[in-house]
Amino acid sequence: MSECTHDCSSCGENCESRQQPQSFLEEPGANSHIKKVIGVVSGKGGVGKSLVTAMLAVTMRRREASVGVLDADITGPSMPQVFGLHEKAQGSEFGILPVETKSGIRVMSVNLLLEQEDAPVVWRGPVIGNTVKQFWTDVVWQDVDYLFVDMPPGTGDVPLTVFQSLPVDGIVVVASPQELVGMIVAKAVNMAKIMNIPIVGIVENMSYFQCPDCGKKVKIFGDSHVEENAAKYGLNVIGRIPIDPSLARQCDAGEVELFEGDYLEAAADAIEAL
Ligand SMILES: Nc1ncnc2c1ncn2[C@@H]1O[C@H](COP(=O)(O)OP(=O)(O)OP(=O)(O)O)[C@@H](O)[C@H]1O
Repeated sequence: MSECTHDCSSCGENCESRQQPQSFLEEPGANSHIKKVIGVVSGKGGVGKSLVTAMLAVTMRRREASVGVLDADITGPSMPQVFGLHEKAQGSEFGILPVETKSGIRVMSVNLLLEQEDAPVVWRGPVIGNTVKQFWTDVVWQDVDYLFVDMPPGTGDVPLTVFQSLPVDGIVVVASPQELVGMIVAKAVNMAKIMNIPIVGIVENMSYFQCPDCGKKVKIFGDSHVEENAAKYGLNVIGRIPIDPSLARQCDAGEVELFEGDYLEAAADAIEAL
């Protein structure tokens, strides 16, 4: 064995002084106190991940918890829109202050910092990754029970940065019925497993449509066999949300806090049990 340089990254020896693999975890700001971090992920875009993030935040807030939402979907931020936030986030000597929704949910999103809401974010990957990290380190998340992180869809650079840099306690997987039968959601689930992040469960969105006249439930995308498919990954189904025009309307109007329905109560129980 050659003389020890104490650089374990370039040495294959399994000696006593071998150090633990380097941790990439970032520290939150001195004034931040966050009890649980919950990532919300999906295999692909447009399955309702942002809607579910917002509805989970509202459900926990209705249970009197103190809730924050970190919008890590930097190039497609939708949190300010669904909560109807149009003001800009302000800075303080302690860091950037999140913007509060009507019910007191604290939100940070790139759209709360841009001069113009419709300005595109034309940034390279590393800048986007650093922005997400700064939303963790430089934002004042004071006494937050649950911080929900709305991830960009898929298994790219930003989800990787979030999983490595934030102490994520659990992830919620959002999938549409078509997606559940395919491979895309499996990739998101397997990524979390590789990163050793516990999966709280799957929320199936757009499960069915309920006829407003006769009440019949129609499975527009066919039967997803959600339980069987979730069981394949060893996961629980913790919510099912129908296609509901009033949900879409409330999101467009920035009034997600007014949604009705108890679709996410089981998901909220599972999050509380973490
Ligand atoms: N269950 C539902 N009923 C009615 N409309 C829905 C439902 N789920 C999502 N939508 C609508 O579908 C659109 C896409 O939803 P959302 O933005 O939440 O998807 P997403 O997965 O976050 O997409 P992306 O990651 O690409 O931003 C929104 O306009 C939303 O209001």
